[in-house]
Formats: sequence, C-alpha cells, structure tokens
Amino acid sequence: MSETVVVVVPDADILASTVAARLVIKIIDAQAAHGSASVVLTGGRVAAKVLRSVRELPASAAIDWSRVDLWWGDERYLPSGDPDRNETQAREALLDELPLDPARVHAMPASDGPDGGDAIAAAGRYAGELAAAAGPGAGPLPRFDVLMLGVGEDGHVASLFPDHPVLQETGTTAATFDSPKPPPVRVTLTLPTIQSADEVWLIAAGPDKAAPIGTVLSGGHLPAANATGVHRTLWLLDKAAAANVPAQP
Ligand SMILES: O=C(O)[C@H](O)[C@@H](O)[C@H](O)[C@H](O)COP(=O)(O)O
Repeated sequence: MSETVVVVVPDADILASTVAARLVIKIIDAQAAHGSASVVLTGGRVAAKVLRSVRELPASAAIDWSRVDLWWGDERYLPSGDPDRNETQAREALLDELPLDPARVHAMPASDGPDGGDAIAAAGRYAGELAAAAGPGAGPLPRFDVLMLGVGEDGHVASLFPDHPVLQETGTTAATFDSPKPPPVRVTLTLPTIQSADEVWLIAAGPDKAAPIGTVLSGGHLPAANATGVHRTLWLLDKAAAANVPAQP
C-alpha cells in the first residue's frame, strides 16, 4: 500500500538542499540493500538546483557512483549536447563531476542520433534499453528506487501534459508531440512506468506551482495526481508551492 507524504520547507534553496540530502541517503540505502541504486532524473529548474546541491554534500562521498544507474523521466528531443536537453543540464549541474559508469548513465536518445527526427522510434529505443536493464524474463522495466519529477504550472509531470493523448499511452515510453511547454517534441516515460517506481518524489518550488499542487492534493485530476510510487509518494515543496495544500491530518 502506497503512502503519500507532503513535506514543506521554507524556500527553494532549502528545498533543493533537503531533497539533495534525501537523495544521497536514498542512494546509500539502496546500495546497501541491492548492491546498486537506480534513480530517475527529471528536467527543469528545481531539478538542476537539487543536483547542484548534491555536489555540496560531504555525505555524497559515501556513494559508490560506479554502481548507480541513472535514467531520465523525459527529454526534450533535441540534438545531443543541446543546452535545452535535460541530460545536458544534469551533466553540467552534477553528473560530469562524478565517477559514474558511463554504461549506467541511460540518457534518452537525441534527435541527431540513430533515429534522426523519428521521436517514436527514439522512444522505442529507450523502451528497449529499459527492458534490457530489467534482465531476461523480468518484464519491461528495471527497478527504480526513486523517480524524481518536477511539476509544471499546468500540473504536468515529465512530458505528460493535461488532456494530451500521451496520457493514454500504455507502453513504457512514448513520444510527446505539440508539447505546450517548448520544445514541442519530447520523449517521456509513461504513467505506468512512473507508477512502477518504488518511490516517486514530486518536487516543486514557487508560487506558480501553488494552484496545480493545491488542485491535485485536494483530489483534482491533473497528470501529477497519477504520479504515484509503489511504496511511497513524496511531495517535496517549498512554502510558496504549498500555499494551497489542504491542512494535513
Ligand atoms: O523537460 C521538462 O521540462 C521537465 O521534465 C518538466 O516536466 C519539468 O520538470 C517541469 O516543467 C517543472 O519544471 P521547473 O522545475 O523548471 O518549473
């Protein structure tokens, strides 16, 4: 049975540093339990702040980074190295400083890669990489210890936007076209894939997130409402983003 917990901290800087601390401990615990850790990264401003905060944490030295698998929840379908790619931003914020195993950094395909402009083929390629990581006979997805998501002003998560056909996708990945948040073409994990994660962390800061988060945590139906973890769903918010959250029991 999944539990939902809402954690509110004073401001965006404290949010980034506390999420970074939580992530470091989660990775350490996962490595102790499983021998490795599997983390799904997200894009956006708050995500980059979290990754930059990890760099400042002495405790991150307790992580064997060579035994961390990194995945992405979504990616802007742009050429490799494009500054707007989530992978580029994550590498600049943290990843390029870490002794990661390159084979365990699973970036989503780029538009100058083998699939060219075919984002559907690119999504299929990533689905294949996920299945390969799951191992033979283990189903289409590897274990995800924590899947992090930013939350859009419209209540989107990853590249799953309100009233968008991509919400109906039942495979493990999909291509999003006509995204209301530029760029228009993206590759994304689907809701079923997000829901396979042991823990899902929804991370948001700022007053422009108060309305969608208040809607979702009051029972409203936006994509973020379906971003739940198998064992735990954490809403990690600053006070401004939590302004409309109903009083917790
Ligand atoms: O590719 C993307 O744009 C992100 O994955 C997207 O889902 C993001 O996480 C939210 O839009 C929140 O972004 P901010 O934290 O910058 O508001």
